[in-house]
Amino acid sequence: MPTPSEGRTAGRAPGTRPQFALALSGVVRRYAQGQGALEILRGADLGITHGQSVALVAPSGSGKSTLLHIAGLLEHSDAGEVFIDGAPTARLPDAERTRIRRLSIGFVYQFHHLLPEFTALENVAMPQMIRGLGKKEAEARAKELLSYLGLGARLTHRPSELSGGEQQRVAIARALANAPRLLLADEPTGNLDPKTSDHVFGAMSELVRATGVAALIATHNLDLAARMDRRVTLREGKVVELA
Ligand SMILES: Nc1ncnc2c1ncn2[C@@H]1O[C@H](COP(=O)(O)OP(=O)(O)OP(=O)(O)O)[C@@H](O)[C@H]1O
Repeated sequence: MPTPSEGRTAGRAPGTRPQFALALSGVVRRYAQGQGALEILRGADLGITHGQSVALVAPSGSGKSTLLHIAGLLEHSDAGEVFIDGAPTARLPDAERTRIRRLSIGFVYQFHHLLPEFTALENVAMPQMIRGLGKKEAEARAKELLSYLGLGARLTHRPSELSGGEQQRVAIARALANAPRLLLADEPTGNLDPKTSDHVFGAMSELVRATGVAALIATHNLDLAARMDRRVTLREGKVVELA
């Protein structure tokens, strides 16, 4: 389990890499419920090393999305710390959290959220251009990622001209376009039929391995989870390792 001291950048020898791409330490999250509070996360700890893929398999309502939102700096925890690449983030100003999120974290959701007016290539190139990369370079990387995911012949298709599985593969390419250190995916294949889901998950796993990104992927599918390096669940608000 990571401890705050393991995640801290201070005291790290110059040039050494922190052990964890993502570390959660004592994360608490509660929601108001009537007069009281519903405590969803009750001191969750989790460490994911660079290049490691972890499946989060837990019942509906147990807090998977909440955990992913906190890990992705989209939401604040009520207590505890989130270390991205060794750096604590809880007390950073919002602008800095946004910067880290843009630079270091890629997201894939159950529904792809692609821009409908743009082609597959443009959807993947855009986040890179927003980061300041030239159009030519951004499109070259987009083409490489999409080709790796078997979409080399679909570059100029708009989302409505792609199948559900293809749309989701474009979303995966987009999430990895800026070469993040961490990929967070919330039921990335939950909206697909079993065969397509299997195919898309396989393609995503291969790309995760090829890029060396650390990945935390929430899924209900145990067969898909078995392909990850580790499996964890949420029990009474804490992260518990599965066999
Ligand atoms: N903004 C909120 N306000 C109040 N309660 C919330 C809020 N967000 C989530 N919850 C509650 O927290 C619990 C965990 O929600 P979360 O979406 O993290 O679960 P989940 O494990 O991702 O579920 P599923 O697999 O169904 O998507 C749920 O009981 C939910 O009702």
